[in-house]
Amino acid sequence: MMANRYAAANGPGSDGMSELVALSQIIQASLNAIQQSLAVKKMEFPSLHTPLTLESEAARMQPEVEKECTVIVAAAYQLIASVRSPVLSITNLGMEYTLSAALGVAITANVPEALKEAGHKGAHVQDIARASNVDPAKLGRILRALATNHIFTEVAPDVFANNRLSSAMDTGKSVESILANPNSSKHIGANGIAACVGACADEGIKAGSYLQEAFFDPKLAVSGEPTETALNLAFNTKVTMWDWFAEKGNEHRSQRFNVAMAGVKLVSSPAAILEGFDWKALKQDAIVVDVGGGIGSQSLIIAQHNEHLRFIVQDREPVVKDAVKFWDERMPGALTSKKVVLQAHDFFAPQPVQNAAVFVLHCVMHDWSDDYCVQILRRLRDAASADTQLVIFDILLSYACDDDETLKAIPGAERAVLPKPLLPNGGHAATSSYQLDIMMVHNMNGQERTVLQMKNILELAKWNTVRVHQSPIAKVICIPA
Ligand SMILES: C[S@@+](CC[C@H](N)C(=O)[O-])C[C@H]1O[C@@H](n2cnc3c(N)ncnc32)[C@H](O)[C@@H]1O
Repeated sequence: MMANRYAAANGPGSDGMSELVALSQIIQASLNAIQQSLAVKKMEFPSLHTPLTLESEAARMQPEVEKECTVIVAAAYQLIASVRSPVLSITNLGMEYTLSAALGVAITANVPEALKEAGHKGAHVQDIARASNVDPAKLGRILRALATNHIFTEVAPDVFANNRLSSAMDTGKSVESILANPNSSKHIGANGIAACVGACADEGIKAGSYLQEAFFDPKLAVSGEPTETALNLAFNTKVTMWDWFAEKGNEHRSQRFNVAMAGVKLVSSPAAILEGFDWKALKQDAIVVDVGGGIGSQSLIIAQHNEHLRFIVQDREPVVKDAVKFWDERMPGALTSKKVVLQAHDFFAPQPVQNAAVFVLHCVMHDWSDDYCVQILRRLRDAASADTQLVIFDILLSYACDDDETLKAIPGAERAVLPKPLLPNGGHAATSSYQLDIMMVHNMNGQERTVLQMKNILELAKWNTVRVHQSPIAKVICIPA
């Protein structure tokens, strides 16, 4: 077995105090680097107390600043884990679901929108509660728990205002317009952040709470079937999450999920999707097929920066219907000119597009267990010409220790390792990738994969992995074997 340098340097016997000092020095060095970089660029780092706008995130989105912020988050969390009582840390984590539940209430009660209207002075919880007809005393406790975690600010007793984190959940709509349209999801037309958090705080925690039952059920424990999951137990359903979304009564969840997929891309620079693959090098009118493309939120960004390309966005029938409004609003005329075609297609059926320059699978592989992924990939392989490329966008997981040496053989696969004593995979700074991995198993028996796990399923479907581009949502570029 490969020697683990990380474990050797940080194992039993390493000195706790010197680690605390090392962590604080790492934080200081990263802060200095950010300060210097922003001073040169004459940019200001956004304050936690100012509402979020994408423009005001410009400083944090500078690649060198983003990198240092990752280091600070990893080090600060490791510092907390080191200094706080282990009993307190572990019990706090056990209760973390309460924050998720509280976020769900705040979103459903339209609090971020009500507080946007109240401005920086905030509003009394009696008035906030009136906007959604909930109990003010209970709502106050929800908001205080969140404010204690830097989501909302309690500016005076029982008076709350938005801060940067809470304003991220503002759909941009007025409370009046939301209340006037009770049958339409408030997430439609919004940036998707509230939709994403709302889905986690609803079907996410409900399914997650059945993970133990699924792990110890003799049949479900070893199943890769998307109908034998914790979500199936939680909602007492026998169908996949996708078919469950399509059931009557779940329209709001389905619409929210589709919008949430657009919100996911906002976790890093919007241009990140364009990096690591040369879209400009594709020929005039080359066809990009976005398979399982949702409403097409990822294709939209590629299309906006590459006028020479044509797009076919494929998904299930109900999603394609939702996609029409999305494209008409964001790129008027694209559907009528056929620059963008929306197509209902089941990716387990033969692929109808035989002249694709690129097949895109964005956050699709992670929904499925290996056997199902291989079926999807084989359909694309059967329709591919010798020149067709496949670009898989997905999270690529790393071990929480040193990487496997074999990764060196795949161009781009090696990750940037953080300085010791930080965890090589980024620790808390990377935690959402590992949280999503758990979410995939409880919702669909899917999984986030390591580079080698991804390469293996690609090989089974006769695709060669040419190179990898590491970023929060990584790209795996493949050609037919
Ligand atoms: C996680 S979402 C990703 C959506 C989109 N690629 C994105 O990143 O925004 C997975 C998508 O797969 C679609 N899907 C699920 N089963 C499908 C099937 N059998 N055929 C086609 N699409 C399917 C879902 O409707 C959903 O839009």
